[in-house]
Amino acid sequence: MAAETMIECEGLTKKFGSFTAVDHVSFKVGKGSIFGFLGPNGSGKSTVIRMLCGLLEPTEGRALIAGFDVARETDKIKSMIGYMSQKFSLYDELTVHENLMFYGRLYGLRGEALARRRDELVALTHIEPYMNRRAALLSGGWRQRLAMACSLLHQPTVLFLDEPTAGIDPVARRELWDLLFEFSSRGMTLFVTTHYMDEAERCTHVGYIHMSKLVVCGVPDELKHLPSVNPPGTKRWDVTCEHVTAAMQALRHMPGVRNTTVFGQSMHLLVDEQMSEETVRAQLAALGITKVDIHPIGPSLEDVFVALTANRNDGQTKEGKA
Ligand SMILES: Nc1ncnc2c1ncn2[C@@H]1O[C@H](COP(=O)(O)OP(=O)(O)OP(=O)(O)O)[C@@H](O)[C@H]1O
Repeated sequence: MAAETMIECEGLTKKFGSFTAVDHVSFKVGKGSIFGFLGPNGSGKSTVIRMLCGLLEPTEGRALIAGFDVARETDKIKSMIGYMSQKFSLYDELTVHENLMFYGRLYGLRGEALARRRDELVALTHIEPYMNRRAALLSGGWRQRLAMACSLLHQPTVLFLDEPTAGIDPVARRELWDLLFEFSSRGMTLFVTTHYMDEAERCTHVGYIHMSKLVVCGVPDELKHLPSVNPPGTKRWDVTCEHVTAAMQALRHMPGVRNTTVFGQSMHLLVDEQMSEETVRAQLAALGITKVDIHPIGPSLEDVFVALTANRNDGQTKEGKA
């Protein structure tokens, strides 16, 4: 049975003057999902979140949380959602404990109820050892945990996190994600923006927005099997070699090479099925690159986003020409 829909957008649009920051975006997120929302800088992610949280009025379309219209039933959704923005306002001069108590009171908690909720969140986020530390002195990862705890004080069932792992180290990132999985296992619905593809791969559902428009939305594994991502008569290789950028420049215009994308020390090539590894090796050898490792791969989510964005742009170009 499909999960109950917790977040829904229908033709959600935001214009700032003549500029359209979010253009007819529609998607649904089920209860307990971890929905990863990706897109380049300025593509409209935060604007979507701010509309979903009732902080910004849509110009057109609508957004619903648990069936309530966020623009018209703001009071109903307030208690249901938590929002951790990119710059969540922790009070640097206050300790972890004082920040929790401050936010708890702000949400109307008092006495026993406040103490109980604080203890639950301390246990959930494992922040106990830092309770008396001033927020200013916390590392990035612990700061984000405190911000998460503060945004959960009123027991929301939907949590919006705008780049919660930006600027924190890989270990802290992984630990924060473990925490998000714990939240989701308790039935919480999470809506997370990120620029990290490895984080996207861990989400139950992902959406990709490019230039204000939603390019694709779905379950990562299903998206990787889309025919438009795996055109008939093609295969995908991971090619690892030295001077990968120069190598890519040399390969991208070779007949049979349809697409090239650099991934750190390697590149992903989408090539014609009949292309041989030897042709690639010969091309690279001509550049003096002889240590080359080639192996077949399936598409990553980044490949999916690259392919679908390119298809959309091609479509627009063709439409423009017609
Ligand atoms: N209040 C505003 N007034 C005018 N333009 C705005 C406003 N808020 C956002 N924008 C513009 O809308 C576009 C989308 O911004 P948004 O912050 O939603 O992008 P984003 O995808 O979250 O980017 P990032 O990944 O950098 O956080 C940007 O071009 C931004 O400059």
